[in-house]
Amino acid sequence: MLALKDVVLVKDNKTILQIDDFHLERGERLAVIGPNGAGKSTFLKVLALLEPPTSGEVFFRGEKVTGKNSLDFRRRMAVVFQEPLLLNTTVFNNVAQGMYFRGITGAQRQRRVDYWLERFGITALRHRKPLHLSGGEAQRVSLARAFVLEPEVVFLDEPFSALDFSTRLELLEELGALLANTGVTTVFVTHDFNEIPYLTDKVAVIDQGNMVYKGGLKELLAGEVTVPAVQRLLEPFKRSGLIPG
Ligand SMILES: Nc1ncnc2c1ncn2[C@@H]1O[C@H](COP(=O)(O)OP(=O)(O)OP(=O)(O)O)[C@@H](O)[C@H]1O
Repeated sequence: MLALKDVVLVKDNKTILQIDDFHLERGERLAVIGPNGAGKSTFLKVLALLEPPTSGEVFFRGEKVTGKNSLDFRRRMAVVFQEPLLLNTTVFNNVAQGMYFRGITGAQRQRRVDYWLERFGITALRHRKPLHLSGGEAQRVSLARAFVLEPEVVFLDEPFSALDFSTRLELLEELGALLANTGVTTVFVTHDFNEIPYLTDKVAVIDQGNMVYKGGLKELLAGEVTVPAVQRLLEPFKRSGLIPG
């Protein structure tokens, strides 16, 4: 579905991402974890075609991404960020927003928005403005806004880290069921190992701009990965008893 080949991203004369070879299969759900500043968000932005690399190539469904086709491809993806970034208009309009750009109008638009409002349990909020939403409600709107586009790939950049524990858990459970159900290809950036099993059993670790592991979560938590950067990342979780080990 997506691939990176010899991708390098340089900012302020510093290499912040260097990925030689990466493949994301259709229907794959991959969590991405790593320390602060490791390059997780940058990796997500490059994959979501929001940020072109300084050098190297990005492929979408086997086709090389160029200046010409990137907007087309980008419209087949959706991104949910930690901050919901809602417009100062109703919940309905916020969810409907992306469809204007994709030329989906009239009854079809109405039907799709109604469906996703219902699916995320926010139908009753359809006339509300973002200012009058809780953090969890706002993130539900943000998720509905992404899924209403029926994207081929969904990118989630720490979507729940600003939410309280029970709201986070509730959304993780709902989203996990939804992703399993739709089979949509997903990239999920998180700081917390404990969030991963709700959405997937596959994980990539990014450290200092490099992908140092991509594989099973189970193997990683079982201590089978001997890469020092992975061990460093796991250590505080294990020490505090947040993961077994
Ligand atoms: N526009 C920019 N200009 C210069 N450096 C940048 C820019 N954006 C990001 N960086 C640097 O790139 C590195 C990777 O940042 P990135 O936000 O991708 O990390 P991250 O793993 O998502 O971090 P966090 O977990 O804290 O959100 C950091 O050192 C950051 O300071």
